[in-house]
Amino acid sequence: MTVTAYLALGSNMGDQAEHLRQAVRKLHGRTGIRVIRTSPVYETDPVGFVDQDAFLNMVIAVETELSPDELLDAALHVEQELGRVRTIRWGPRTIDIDVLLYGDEKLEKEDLTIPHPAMTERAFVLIPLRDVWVGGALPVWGRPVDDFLRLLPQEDKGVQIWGTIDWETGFDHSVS
Ligand SMILES: Nc1ncnc2c1ncn2[C@@H]1O[C@H](COP(=O)(O)OP(=O)(O)OP(=O)(O)O)[C@@H](O)[C@H]1O
Ligand SMILES: Nc1nc2c(c(=O)[nH]1)N=C(CO)CN2
Repeated sequence: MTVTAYLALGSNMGDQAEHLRQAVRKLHGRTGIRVIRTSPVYETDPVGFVDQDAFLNMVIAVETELSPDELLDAALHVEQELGRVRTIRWGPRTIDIDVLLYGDEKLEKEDLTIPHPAMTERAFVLIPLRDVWVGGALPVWGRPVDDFLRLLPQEDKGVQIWGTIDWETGFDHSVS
């Protein structure tokens, strides 16, 4: 069975665009995962632990034959490969990969919650998700992405387009 899943990527250390590009390439290279759409890259103010550098964030859509657990494992594996060291919660990271949505499934386990519980509160996720999301209402909530964006106190404040990364050829296109 093939399922469409959505992954959020974020980086705020080192060569952030390169980390995003490598992450997309590595995800696409894993058995049972194909990247089908990528959002533009956004430069975003840090949320949570604010005393850190700005992030680059993006969302990708993948087709996968993997189970949700296997998809999470693949994401964690790619994080490891890119040298992510877990230190401060919500703190700086070379790369963070969250599983936002997996088809229309709802899952609540100790190590995996789908949809990602914080996704509807984060403009740095919702704005790039809107770029790659096809269809109207989000599964589980049954409401479109814009509904959640409108509920955010500052909507898209602190989320600016950075450019696009061409993960297949390796050329980045920064607009700034
Ligand atoms: N939907 C999900 N996607 C990714 N990780 C998840 C998900 N649900 C639960 N987890 C768990 O969260 C852990 C990742 O924690 P991590 O340190 O990346 O959190 P964070 O990125 O700092 O915070 P946040 O989850 O709020 O983005 C993973 O090891 C995984 O077991
Ligand atoms: N702008 C931004 N802020 C964050 C991010 C992120 O990806 N982008 N990730 C966090 C931990 O998941 C905490 N804060």
